[in-house]
Parts: sequence; C-alpha cells; structure tokens
Amino acid sequence: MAIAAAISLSLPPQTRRSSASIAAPFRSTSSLHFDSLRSNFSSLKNPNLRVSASSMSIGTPEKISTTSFLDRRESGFLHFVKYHGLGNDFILVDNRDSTEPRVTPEQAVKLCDRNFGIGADGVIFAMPGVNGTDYTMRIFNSDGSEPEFYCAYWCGINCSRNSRRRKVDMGEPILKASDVPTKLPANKDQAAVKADINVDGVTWNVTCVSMGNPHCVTFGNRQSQNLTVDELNLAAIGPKFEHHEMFPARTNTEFVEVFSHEHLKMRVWERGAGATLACGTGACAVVVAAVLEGRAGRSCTVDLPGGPLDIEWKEEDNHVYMTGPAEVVFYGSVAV
Ligand SMILES: N[C@@H](CCC[C@H](N)C(=O)O)C(=O)O
Repeated sequence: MAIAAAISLSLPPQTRRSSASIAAPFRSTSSLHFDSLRSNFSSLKNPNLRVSASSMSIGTPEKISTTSFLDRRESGFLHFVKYHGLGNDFILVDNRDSTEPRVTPEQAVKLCDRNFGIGADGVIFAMPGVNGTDYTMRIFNSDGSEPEFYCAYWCGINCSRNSRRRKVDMGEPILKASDVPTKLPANKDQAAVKADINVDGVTWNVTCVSMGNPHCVTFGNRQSQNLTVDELNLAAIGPKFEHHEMFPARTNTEFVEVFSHEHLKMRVWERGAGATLACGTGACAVVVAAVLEGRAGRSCTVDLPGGPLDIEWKEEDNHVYMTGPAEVVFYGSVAV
C-alpha cells in the first residue's frame, strides 16, 4: 500500500459516527519541505497548477487548516494534498462525498507527470466509508492502472504513531499462488516459494506474495544467488517481470539483498509506476518472502532507496506491521 496513505492518511472525518479508525491530523512534517517547495514553486510556470498561497507561506503544517482547504469545492479545480512516504509520493484527494473518483485514469496520468503535472507515483482517493469505516481508498497508479487492494482492513487504518514514524497494520499476506495471482505452480503448501521463473533467458528464484496487490520477490538467480541490488539495471529487468506471462494481473517486483537476519535492502519495480523510491506493500512482501525462504526473521529493517522501514510479520495474528514516516509535501489546486 502507498506508504504515505497507510501511515498518515489524515483527512478530517466528515461524520462523527466512526471510532478511532482514522489517524489524527498529521502534525509532524518539518518545515524543510515547505521551504524548499516554496522556492521550487515560485518558478513554476504551469498555469493550470496553483499551490495554496496560505499553505505555502506557512512554515509548519500544524498551522494549516486541512479541513477548510480540503472542503473547497470550486468547480473546475481539484484540491489535493501531496504526501510522500520515503519518496513514494501520492496526490491525495478527498473524494468522500462521491462514489466516483474526481479524476479519470487519463487525468491521473497527466497529474502524475513529473514535467507537465504535479508529479507523483499515483493518485489516492479517500472514498466514502463502508460498514462503519471513515473512508475506503482507491488508487490510480501513474500509468492510470488501478491496483485491486483497497479492501476493508486498509480503510479502518489501525495506526499508532510517534512524532515522525507511524506503525500500520497492513493485514495478512495472501500466499495461495492462484490468489496472488501467479500462474507459477505452488510448491510449498499452496504458495510459490523460491520458484523458478525464466526471465529473458535467466532463471530467477521468486516467492510470490499478495499484500492485497501482487508482489514477486527475488533474492537471486542461477547466475547470482545473492543479489547486489545496486548493480541491477532495474529499468531493463523490471518491466520484464511486470509483464511476464506468469503474472496475469502484472506484478510489483522486489529485488532483495540480505545483510543479516534482521536487515535487508530492496529495490522495487512497481506495477504501473516503475522504479519508485519506496513501496510499503513491497517491503511487507519482502519480509514475508524472506521468512518463507528462511533468509530472515519476522522482524526486519528494510532499506529502500528512500530510506528504511521496519517490518514485522507477527506470528500471533499473522498480520504484517509496517513502521515508517510519512510527510505532507504541499497542498495545491489544479484545473481539471
Ligand atoms: N507504492 C504503493 C503501491 C502502489 C500500487 C502498486 N503500484 C500496484 O499496482 O500494486 C505501496 O507503497 O504499497
């Protein structure tokens, strides 16, 4: 799941009916982002994009009225908050008053464009809640595709936090190969664990895990049993996994280097977004795969290009818990 959303989705509740299932308003972003963004945006020439003057002139988000900003409903404009978790960045849209996302997949592609749009790995919509939850979520990747994973447990976000890092219950991994989904034959119970897959003439060993969305995790191939992930040409190899015939819904792919039983390093090629700086569901899938392959313990620090996440796959409840940061980048409005 989008780290930023999982860790810090903090829209003001529209109703009072819900319990503590929504994170309290986010208060921990440093002024650094605002200051650097202020200077970046002073030179922004895109007439369709404007950044809230009030939010940009304020050093800390504690002073920003998120509620009033997101409540604006001028027609023709989309009001959004850009968040990131370790550089995995998302345009967050309050869509709780409509069952239809405010932007189409085609518009999402344009908004995510890093040269001609806002720039992001995807768009997250906070949709109306179901069964007593405050909201449900939908995501469009930066290529306009929509992941399948935003079911109930995401929506009642179980989130505890300290000042900058939050712990999120990411739910139970799905291991049954056909449910991931992968066409690779199950070889351990119903799961595909350390299974052979031929990618471009090289036999890789992969473990397939769904965290609501599909992940293919690899620690090595026939030529190189232990990866040095910095040496990989991700842009070349990533798409070959993503579109491999063994993955009928395409796949996110994590390439992993093992430092110790508690310390892993990964690079990710995300379905629909390409190489990203971080991926929360990906880091969770990596630890699950590492445990299944006997490479690591259930509690690990996973280094991603954007920074570290702490992941624990708890034996007691089979849930995966993710701890990491999330930050507001800026508030803005864009003509749609
Ligand atoms: N980066 C997100 C996952 C976003 C969706 C993914 N690209 C997919 O298509 O499944 C995360 O942090 O989990």
